[in-house]
Amino acid sequence: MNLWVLYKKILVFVKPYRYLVLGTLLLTLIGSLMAQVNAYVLRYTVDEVSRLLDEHKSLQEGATLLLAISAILLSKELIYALIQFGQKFYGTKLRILISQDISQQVVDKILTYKMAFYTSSENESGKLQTRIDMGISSLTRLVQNFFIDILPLFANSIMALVLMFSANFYVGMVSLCIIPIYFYISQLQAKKLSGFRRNMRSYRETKNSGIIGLIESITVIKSFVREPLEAQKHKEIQDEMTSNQMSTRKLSFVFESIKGFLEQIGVVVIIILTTYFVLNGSMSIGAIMFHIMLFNNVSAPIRQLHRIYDEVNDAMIYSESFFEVLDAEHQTESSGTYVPEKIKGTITMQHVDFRYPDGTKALHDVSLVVPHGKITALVGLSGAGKSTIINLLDKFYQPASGTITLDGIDLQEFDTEFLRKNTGLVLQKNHIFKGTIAENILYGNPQATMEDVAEAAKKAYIHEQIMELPKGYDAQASLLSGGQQQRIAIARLFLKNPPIIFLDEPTASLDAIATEQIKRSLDAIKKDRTVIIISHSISQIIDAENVIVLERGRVVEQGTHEELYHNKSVYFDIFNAMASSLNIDKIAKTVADETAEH
Ligand SMILES: Nc1ncnc2c1ncn2[C@@H]1O[C@H](COP(=O)(O)OP(=O)(O)OP(=O)(O)O)[C@@H](O)[C@H]1O
Repeated sequence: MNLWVLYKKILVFVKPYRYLVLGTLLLTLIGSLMAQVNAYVLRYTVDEVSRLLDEHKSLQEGATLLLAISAILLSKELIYALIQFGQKFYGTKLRILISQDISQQVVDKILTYKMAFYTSSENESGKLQTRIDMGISSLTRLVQNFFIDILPLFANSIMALVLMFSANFYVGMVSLCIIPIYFYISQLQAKKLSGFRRNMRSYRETKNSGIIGLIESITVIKSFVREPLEAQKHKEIQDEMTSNQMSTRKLSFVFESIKGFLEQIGVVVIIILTTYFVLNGSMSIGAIMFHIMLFNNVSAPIRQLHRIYDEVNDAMIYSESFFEVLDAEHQTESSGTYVPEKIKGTITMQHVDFRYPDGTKALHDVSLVVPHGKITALVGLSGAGKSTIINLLDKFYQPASGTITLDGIDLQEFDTEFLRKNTGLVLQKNHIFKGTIAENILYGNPQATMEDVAEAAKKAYIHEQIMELPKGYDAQASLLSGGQQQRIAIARLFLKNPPIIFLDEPTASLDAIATEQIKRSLDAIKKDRTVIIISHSISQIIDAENVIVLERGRVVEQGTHEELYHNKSVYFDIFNAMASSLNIDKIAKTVADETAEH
């Protein structure tokens, strides 16, 4: 991304605040005029003092002069402080508002993106967060740089240069000649240092994530007695970081010295030149101070140039991947317009092929029928494509070929929002949001009343347990056990009350007691709805009225449990494996012995 493109992109965010920008610029202009006052006052003071000395005037007259000058300088400082306050305040306000707008816009935007955007490798595990964070911080830093730091400094610089030229052409020329040399050195400094700075950042990230990893893995580290190894890993990063830091500092000091030396050369040349003009009578002695102060006003901002170069470079690098996220129009989810009055819930798939964006072929020529108002179980070994089918039915992804219909209408024609409002999804590990139990259940229908929430919780068999908590529905949901959280998710679904429900291994991560409790809430929610359940639990599969068996992305069998079992094919093998893993003989024997004893 080049500077012009970046400028145009930032301008879109700055435009709503153009009056704020204009106000800040005006204050900047006044501030830069005020900054030159000292040079004038000092020249006047030196000239007046030397006149008083030449004319052998009394101390009394000198005191009057001193008083007048002090009054001017103090009033100027007061006004200058007010202007600086205004300029910093409005500049910062601008930065904060723009940062807020950028953050909001990117969140609004990514929420409209397809599932593929979130699961793509370049956005995985925190990478997306880093891209967004880095983009926002470098862009807002650029706005801050421009309106708070750079602009006033450069306004001062240009103003001082103009005054120098108006005082004397040759003096102005000396200052002007120094500027390109400064530019060149600053650019060199920024170039040399940018690599170091980037390395520093990555070292810092590695160090931080290393410590987080250490805390997370402490049990394993201790049980394997790997503390020395972990300490050594950390030391290696630390050593690299230290040497990088030292090189950065060394290089900075070298450049700072070169720039300081160059500035002093400028000062010396100006003193010599001005003294020459003073001696030949074309300037007053006060001009020496005047010119040195103005020269200082010209060179001070330019001393900051390398930082500005660096930050602009950073902004160009980070904003590139940031704008890739913000402008990824092709990632926006598509939606049809079809909104039926009522959904019955018959689903069909015909010759559906599907490949994940990373190329994994997950479904091959899948054809199936899910009858409405019934429970359909998807059965298959791990990786068979069961969850993928649910992903397609929720329109999280689109099939590569073939058609999926709901009540005879192509799923693509459905309004996506409407479709999702009419389907419910319970996953193996349900998401519990930060907040209270009531808030978590209300997520299913924010308009619902507390009575509705309690009713839903009752249906999910969790109401009584909630009431036993000291804070009841106002307790933090994250404090609940896994089984209780799962029932909160089911209560959320009751509140949403969709006609179609997908259950993706809803009890897989739970213990036997929790599974039994959840089975009751699931049995309640399954009534009179189209339900697709993925489960490795024999009891849940047996309950289904329709079973679809998948193997490596293909449908291999479809029918009732009894039909498929008698087929003695894939389902027969899976079912027998599940049954034998339960050790049914021994369970039956234990139960029989217990019954005989009584
Ligand atoms: N987001 C994804 N990106 C790429 N490949 C994926 C993705 N999700 C699943 N897959 C792949 O698609 C295939 C089918 O996966 P799927 O999750 O549908 O299987 P499953 O039958 O639900 O398995 P399990 O019982 O283990 O959950 C697998 O090969 C899997 O690795």
